[in-house]
Amino acid sequence: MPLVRYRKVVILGYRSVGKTSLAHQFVEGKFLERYDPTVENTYSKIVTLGKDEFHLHLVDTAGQVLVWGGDEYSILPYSFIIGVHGYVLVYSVTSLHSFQVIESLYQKLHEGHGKTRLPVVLVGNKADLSPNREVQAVEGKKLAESWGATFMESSARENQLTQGIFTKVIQEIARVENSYGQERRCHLM
Ligand SMILES: Nc1nc2c(ncn2[C@@H]2O[C@H](COP(=O)(O)OP(=O)(O)OP(=O)(O)O)[C@@H](O)[C@H]2O)c(=O)[nH]1
Repeated sequence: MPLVRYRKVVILGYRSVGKTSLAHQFVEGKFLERYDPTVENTYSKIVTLGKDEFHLHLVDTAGQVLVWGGDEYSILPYSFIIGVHGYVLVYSVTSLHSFQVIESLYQKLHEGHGKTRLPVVLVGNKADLSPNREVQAVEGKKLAESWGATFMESSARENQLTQGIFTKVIQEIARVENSYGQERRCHLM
């Protein structure tokens, strides 16, 4: 029997950027038209990648949590840091503000993890609303590159694109873990 590896991934981003819609599309295969602000939801799915099986535990957070206390994104609960293997950071291509929030959020996560390299997939969602764009793809790509992370644009309406995000984050976790292994081997030599 193949070993099933557990991976906990937290989805973060500003209000209404499509975090729940992406998680729902990924797990249920359906798009959610209605906006219902999230408190916090978790989803589980077994993902098979080649010969490996992963138990992906997704935490869909409330965008609202990033504006508590009037001081935007100043508070990051420990549960967003401890025991988390990777992150899907989501902004909407139709909201420059949501992109700015992501930049600041990443810094908080980076600090929370002692400035180690983080497995992150940066997602510019709502790409189907391109005529209302406030963030160009090249800006998202540049930001992700500055973190050594992966960048994707997506639409929660599109199942294939959405599957790609969560597959990618599992691959990113492996990539970062392997890079640490290599760094350690280098230090020993
Ligand atoms: N056109 C379009 N609409 C989307 C997309 N993703 C989400 N939406 C819509 O945007 C609204 C907000 O989506 P949610 O998934 O609830 O957003 P959220 O980030 O979870 O919001 P919070 O719970 O406030 O954190 C809903 O009406 C969705 O139908 C997308 O890719 N394209």
